Amino acid sequence: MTERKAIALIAHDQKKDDLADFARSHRKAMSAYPIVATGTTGGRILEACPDLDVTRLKSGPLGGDQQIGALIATGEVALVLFFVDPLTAMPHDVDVKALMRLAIVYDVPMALNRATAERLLSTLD
Ligand SMILES: O=C(CO)COP(=O)(O)O
Repeated sequence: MTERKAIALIAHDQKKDDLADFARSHRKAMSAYPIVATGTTGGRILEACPDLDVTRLKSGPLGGDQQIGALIATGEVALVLFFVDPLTAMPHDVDVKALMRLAIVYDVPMALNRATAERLLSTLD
């Protein structure tokens, strides 16, 4: 990872199309940052925007949310864009909550839907 802090991208399955579309629309702004993503989300982002610098971590249910939480704890994440599906129960809900908790603990900006992500991204220089 480069010295610049990363943008973390995560989407639940029902929201992956939306996040891929968001990344396509904002790829110029995001290309200035390293991107970390949970495994399947990262694959979708790379399909949509092959030129982005995406590091794919484990899939969310297999520890990817926790890996992003660890990167937050070590100060490597500038902001988190997490497109959450509020209508589907997740087996790894505790991991999702732990990630959100660490974003709060370390005061890292975190968008949980597209409207907030649009606004957060516009704050990047
Ligand atoms: O489950 C996730 C976030 O909680 C996302 O993980 P994937 O990107 O691997 O689907």
